[in-house]
Amino acid sequence: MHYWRGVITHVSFLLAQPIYLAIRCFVDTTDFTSRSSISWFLHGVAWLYIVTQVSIPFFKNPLRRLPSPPNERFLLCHLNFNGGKPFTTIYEDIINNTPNDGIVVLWGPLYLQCEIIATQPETLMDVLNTHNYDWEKPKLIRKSLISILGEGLINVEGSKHKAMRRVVAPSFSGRQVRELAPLFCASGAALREVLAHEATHHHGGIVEVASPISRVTLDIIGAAGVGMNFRALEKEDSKLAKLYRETSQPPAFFLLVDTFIPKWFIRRVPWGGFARIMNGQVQLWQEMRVILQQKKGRMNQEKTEQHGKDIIAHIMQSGDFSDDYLISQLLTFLAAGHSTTASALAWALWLLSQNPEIQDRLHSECSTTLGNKDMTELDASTFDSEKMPFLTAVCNETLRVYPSAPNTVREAVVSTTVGGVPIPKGTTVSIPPWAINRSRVLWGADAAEFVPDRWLHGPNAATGGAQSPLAYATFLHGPRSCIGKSFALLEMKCLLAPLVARFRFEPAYPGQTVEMAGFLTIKPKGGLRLRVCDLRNVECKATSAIQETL
Ligand code: HEM
Repeated sequence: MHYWRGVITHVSFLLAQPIYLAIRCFVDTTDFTSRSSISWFLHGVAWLYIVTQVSIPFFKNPLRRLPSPPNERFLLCHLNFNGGKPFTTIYEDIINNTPNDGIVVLWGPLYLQCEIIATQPETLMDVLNTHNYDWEKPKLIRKSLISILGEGLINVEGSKHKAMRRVVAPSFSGRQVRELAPLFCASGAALREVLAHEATHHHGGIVEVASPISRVTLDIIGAAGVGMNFRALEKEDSKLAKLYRETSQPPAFFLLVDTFIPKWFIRRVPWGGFARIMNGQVQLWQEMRVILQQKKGRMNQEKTEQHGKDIIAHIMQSGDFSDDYLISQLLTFLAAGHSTTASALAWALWLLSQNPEIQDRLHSECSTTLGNKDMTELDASTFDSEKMPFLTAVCNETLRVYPSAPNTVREAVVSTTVGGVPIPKGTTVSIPPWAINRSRVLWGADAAEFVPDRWLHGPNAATGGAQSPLAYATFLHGPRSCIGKSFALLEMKCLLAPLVARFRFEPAYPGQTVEMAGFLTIKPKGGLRLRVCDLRNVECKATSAIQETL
């Protein structure tokens, strides 16, 4: 149907102007002859433009006959066709309700441009792996990220990316990440104490858990990234943490303005918010420069093993890099690795509070394995999937139903193919981990449900029951997949296990719901308030026991 609408729209484009001129001539015959040659020339140029730039590209576009969601809005086509729904749900609806062979096409107003969505393993493989470097992040998105983070791994393309990834990858190797387990475990213990304290001091044990979680993941990435302590968990208003928060997560409005309007002009806009963010960015870079100099000084003087443990020290030991290069990497790790894991942990607690039986099973595994052990003495092997299979399954499943980065986008920088279909240069592809992870074709009828057991039983347990590992899109795949995947998974386990061993998480009130906020990463809107029941507290144990028997 959309194809025929497109055809009608474009034929109308082609005929509109000649018909208009013919009517004018018919109505007023003098008009035809009295027209100046300039007027005819301008009409001719306009018509040629429509033919060559608008209609021929549509009729030649190999995507024009591919499936599209049905509910187009006449000339607006698929622009915002699902109204006010969050974009995560829009893509989920499209993937689940548009029969397709791996590509769905969304048309922009008047069928002038289109975007494709890769929906199945074969097409995802083409975009993310086989023809990965035919696709780049759109320039405008990169521009706004570069103005905050500099040219770090997440913002560079092509050969620059290949070279940078080779430098950074060893710092995220399995062995390197496992050495960070004591840091993750100590942070888990610290977070546990903060929640215990807050639960006893807040009425009914209702605690806003998202804030301490976000603060602890910031501390972790500061320590693991550059061996620096933000002290964000201890002090909500720690200077560096505040500076980082303000500048690295500016409002979407600022990003939009920053993308389209030159910096010298933004500085002159008489709104304090802009100036604050831009000055903050300059200050953050200055702070980072100081921290880096101090680190270099310490490394030169001491040459101790300890200094080689954090990521930036590891990179520095592998070559001679400029300060700007190192600061960009560091800010990239802070940005990519802080709110993503915080989001994952917050959603895990939310899902556990909604699924008490699953929480009981997890509590039993965590309390048995951790017992009264000192968290700081544990190593990475404690959290291996053979030793803590249910913890692993809960983390995988949380990240499946709530992937921290729900959508990403690329643009074809050359003509390429996806699933055998030729794709013109300039086409945009959406890769929506949220929607792919909830695709009923890939995951079955219960795709949207939280079922950790899918990672434990059955012939495809290693891939959560899906036929292909590509169905799990949380960290993407291929040369641009998340470099911090093992880091994030181990961190999540080390933080979640001590919490579930000690507390019971319950809804703050009956029928509680949470809305989703965020664009690049998703988080519970307005924070996450849960009843945190300390199981060392007799009263709490009793209520939990009563609830279990009810
Ligand atoms: C639950 C946690 C995490 C999730 C769900 C996640 C997800 C992702 C995704 C989807 C991408 C690809 C983005 C794109 O290309 O559009 C990505 C890239 C990246 N992530 Fe993560 N991430 C997580 C944690 C981390 C951590 C902890 C770090 C570092 C400490 C990290 C560092 C990076 C970097 C540097 C890239 C860019 C890789 C490249 O382009 O070569 N991430 N992540």
